[in-house]
Amino acid sequence: MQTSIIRAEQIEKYYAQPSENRIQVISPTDLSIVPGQIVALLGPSGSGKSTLLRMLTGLSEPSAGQVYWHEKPVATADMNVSIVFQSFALFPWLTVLENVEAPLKARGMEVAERRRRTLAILDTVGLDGFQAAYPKELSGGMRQRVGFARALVVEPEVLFMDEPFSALDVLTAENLRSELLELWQKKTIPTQAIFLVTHNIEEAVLLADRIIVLGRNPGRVRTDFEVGLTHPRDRKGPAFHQLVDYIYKVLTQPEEQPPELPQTNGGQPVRAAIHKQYQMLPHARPGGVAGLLELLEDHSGKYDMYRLADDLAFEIDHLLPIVDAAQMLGFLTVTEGAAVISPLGAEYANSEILRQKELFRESAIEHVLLLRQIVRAIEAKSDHTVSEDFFHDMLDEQFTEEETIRQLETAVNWGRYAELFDFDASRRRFVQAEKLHAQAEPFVESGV
Ligand SMILES: Nc1ncnc2c1ncn2[C@@H]1O[C@H](COP(=O)(O)OP(=O)(O)OP(=O)(O)O)[C@@H](O)[C@H]1O
Repeated sequence: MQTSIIRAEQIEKYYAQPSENRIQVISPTDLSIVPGQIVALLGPSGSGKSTLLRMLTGLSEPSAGQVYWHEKPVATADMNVSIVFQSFALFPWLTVLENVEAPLKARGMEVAERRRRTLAILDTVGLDGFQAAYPKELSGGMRQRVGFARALVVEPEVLFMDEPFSALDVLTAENLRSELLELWQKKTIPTQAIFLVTHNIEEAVLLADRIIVLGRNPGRVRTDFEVGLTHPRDRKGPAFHQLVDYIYKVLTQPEEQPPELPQTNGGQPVRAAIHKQYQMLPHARPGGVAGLLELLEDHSGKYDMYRLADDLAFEIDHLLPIVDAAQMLGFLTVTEGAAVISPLGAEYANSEILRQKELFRESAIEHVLLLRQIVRAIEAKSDHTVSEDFFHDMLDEQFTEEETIRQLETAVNWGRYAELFDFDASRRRFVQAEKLHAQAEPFVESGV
């Protein structure tokens, strides 16, 4: 077995909440980074990709478990890693040269040597002639070159990248990707391994030797495999296509039951897998679901997910919630990487708006626990209103504060569309749809 540069053993991350509970962001995970590999980490938004990256780099301490650098616990090891960030994270008041030189200065390197190293790396990444420029004078692509130069100048053994290309336009990103790959393959840089966090499935399949896909709530490894394709990889080739398709499939599969309840550390029960009663509402608007179903109907009810994202020029993160929502409501299924409309979905796509709302309403009540609970609670109360806090506290048991707020927003969105209920924002209460309108009337009258 190959020796790891970085090895994570049962690392997990959880955050304390104001209540006694805590939120599990990463469930216990083993992971190794070995020499000679580009590893890509994919996963939906909020699945903990950045959290995992931060723990592997030693920037953030795991709540439990241990990260080893050449088999020494990171706390006692001298790690040689660097990170390229999506946001470039440059010092605006320093020139290109000073920005790139900064980490060497911080390491106390002597002036002549650090100048030599900086000029050499600026040359390597195509920044020759830009030494005296300030970041604000540069395009996004050039700024990210500075980001790469600054990360590479320390000759990291492992280069970490957190969505390094996603703030760039398509062509610039493509250009930088192939330049990086060339540096790596020709061993122009002494870096031993690259760890890339990305949202972009094609980017992962294009660059990586190994791909790890995280699921969320809590973040956990769904699949981890080696990419058997040789370079240069043909984006249009069937093998490439199959792999992209496979990853789409993993990402669109409904959440499976987590294997084990993590019962570790400090005696506190870890809540991650516990309250599975709330399925996470995908943050999609009903209009998006309607649009998707109509598009599917136009394509004889079936659309390859890979082509769908491509044809719509959608990022996976924008498409997935819509597909998830339609799936949750029973309007479509995802099989073999294709979205297939169900008879109910077809009826929806072919109906007038009122009937569409009716179908949405019936499905939502049947399949979405949170909406069903809100409706029941409103019905049960004599004034037919119920406080948002009530549901906030229940959701809070399972989701982070940020996610709880998003879940409630989505529930309001769906509930309003389906005319299941309305939301009185001034009182932060769910109300019967007609109730809010009824209350508005006396106000209008008194104003006359
Ligand atoms: N300090 C914190 N306290 C509580 N929750 C946190 C904290 N930091 C992160 N989280 C939660 O951890 C989860 C994972 O966040 P993370 O940024 O690692 O995900 P990600 O997969 O990188 O997301 P994205 O793709 O959107 O960048 C999110 O639900 C986030 O809200």
